[in-house]
Amino acid sequence: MMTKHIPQHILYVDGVTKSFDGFKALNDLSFVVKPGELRAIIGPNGAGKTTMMDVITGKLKPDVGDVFFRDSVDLTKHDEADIANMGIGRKFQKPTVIESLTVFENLELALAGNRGVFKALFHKLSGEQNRRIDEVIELVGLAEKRHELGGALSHGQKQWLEIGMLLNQEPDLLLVDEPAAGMTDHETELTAKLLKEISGKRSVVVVEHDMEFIKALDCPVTVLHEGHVLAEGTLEQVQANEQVIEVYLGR
Ligand SMILES: Nc1ncnc2c1ncn2[C@@H]1O[C@H](COP(=O)(O)OP(=O)(O)OP(=O)(O)O)[C@@H](O)[C@H]1O
Repeated sequence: MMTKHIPQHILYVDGVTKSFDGFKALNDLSFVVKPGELRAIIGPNGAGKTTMMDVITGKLKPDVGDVFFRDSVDLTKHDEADIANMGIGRKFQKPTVIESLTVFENLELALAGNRGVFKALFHKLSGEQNRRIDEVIELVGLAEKRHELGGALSHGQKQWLEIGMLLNQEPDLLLVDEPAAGMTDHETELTAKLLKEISGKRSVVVVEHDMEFIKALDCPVTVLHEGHVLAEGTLEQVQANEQVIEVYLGR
């Protein structure tokens, strides 16, 4: 059996700058994510978090700097579709679950990738594909909802289904944008548990504002400010950092 080469870094961002009309949304941004790592990215409004995700996923090209995936793939040379196919999944804040399809059908569709809705729903799944969907349904805690329509799910359940849809594509790196926004405390807690569970086999980078949620993730935190890494460490360490306090509380 062929063993998959384990890279040193899943993501390697080095000296990335991205300007909009002379304003540097990213300013010499550097950070790395290791295989299996769970990482939280925080930062005040306008710190560059969305721009950073856009650069990683190929939506934007950096003006300067390197972005490598699995050590050797230069992401700045690829477009969004290529990058998604290579194994970088991005979960946007707003869920895009199809409300008129069941939980199972949504996952079936995601498994089909770009084969098209019609083909996906009328194509008979192989035993292997069925097993994969069952595994994902179980993992995201929707086993009892498998035949319910997407539209009947709570906000939190929709977010979990969407994470499941991304997992179907077996990404090596999952980027998750503010998953806890709009969730109840209980849903927030379950989401932290889910993200902890799915990292390890893959790397997960979470952009979030909710400190309770970050605390529950219990993982290394990177603080962005003005397009640059201001601090990195445990949540306790960055919360005790003078510069971080200044940026969050003003002087
Ligand atoms: N397409 C664009 N054109 C001009 N300015 C932009 C563009 N995209 C982002 N910016 C600016 O770049 C800065 C960083 O924006 P970005 O959205 O990356 O921050 P953020 O950390 O995601 O903020 P938030 O927490 O509010 O989502 C902001 O000042 C924003 O106004």
